[in-house]
Amino acid sequence: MAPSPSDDTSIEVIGLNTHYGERQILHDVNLEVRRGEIMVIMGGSGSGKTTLLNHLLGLLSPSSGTVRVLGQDLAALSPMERQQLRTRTGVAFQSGALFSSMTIGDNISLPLREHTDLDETTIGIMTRLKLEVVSLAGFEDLKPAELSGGMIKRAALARAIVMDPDLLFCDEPSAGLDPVVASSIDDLILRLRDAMGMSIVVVTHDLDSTFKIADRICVLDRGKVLALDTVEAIRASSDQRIQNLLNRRTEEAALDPDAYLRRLLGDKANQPNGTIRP
Ligand SMILES: Nc1ncnc2c1ncn2[C@@H]1O[C@H](COP(=O)(O)OP(=O)(O)OP(=O)(O)O)[C@@H](O)[C@H]1O
Repeated sequence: MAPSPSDDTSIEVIGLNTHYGERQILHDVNLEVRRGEIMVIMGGSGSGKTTLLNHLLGLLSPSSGTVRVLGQDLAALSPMERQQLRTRTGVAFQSGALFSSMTIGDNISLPLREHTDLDETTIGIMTRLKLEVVSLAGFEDLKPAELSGGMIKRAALARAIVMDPDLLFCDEPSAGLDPVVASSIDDLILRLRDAMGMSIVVVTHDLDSTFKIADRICVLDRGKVLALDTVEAIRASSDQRIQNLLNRRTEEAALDPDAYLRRLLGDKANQPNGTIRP
């Protein structure tokens, strides 16, 4: 039987170092994610957020150090144990990573079909329940191409939680969304944590989102953990590098409003009619 997570800890990263070729990317990263908390990993472009996330997902092996997820050392897992651990974690990828040829309902029920022996009626009920949780009830027969960016993110979240995971990873959940839709995704993440009690790790560039949802923030800078603390403590930090990161938004807006708008709206800013669907 898989060991249960050590009392209050969902993730433990100890002395993690990693390289791409000769180049060291993460330097002695230490991180603990407590049960039921929302940990936001933030940092500038190229600071190592995705690399750290890939380690937490077991997609990369450390040069040295330990990554424990739900009490299990990822480096020591057999393929079978790795598979079992996957069923206890959910991942909502930045792009949604939904299969375009499948309906939203089939996309969401995929993990249940792959990892359980549940009958079709039960799978249907569980899928519809999760669609309701993310406010997509009634959309199960549509294909991903028929959904807006915000709805794709919701569907990706529904698929990530369909197995009721203990731990949820969200990669840039609000990227490419307008501020109102991004805020509704934040609300959804908060609701998921409150209703389902899962631990959630969010990787994001979005400062508004970070301050809204985080219990604690891990600030990465050039592959090092610059700070790991509560929202209040990070905001009040006297470290110039943290303040630079927090003030980046206003500096960018002042320097180049068009580029800032494009970054906020992603590709939608380039749509010919300029419309943004919710
Ligand atoms: N497959 C790779 N091979 C070599 N170098 C890589 C690879 N992936 C990332 N890097 C480098 O590692 C560093 C950290 O990249 P990473 O993608 O983790 O940063 P990030 O904080 O997620 O950036 P962004 O916010 O721009 O996505 C960067 O300097 C990047 O160029």
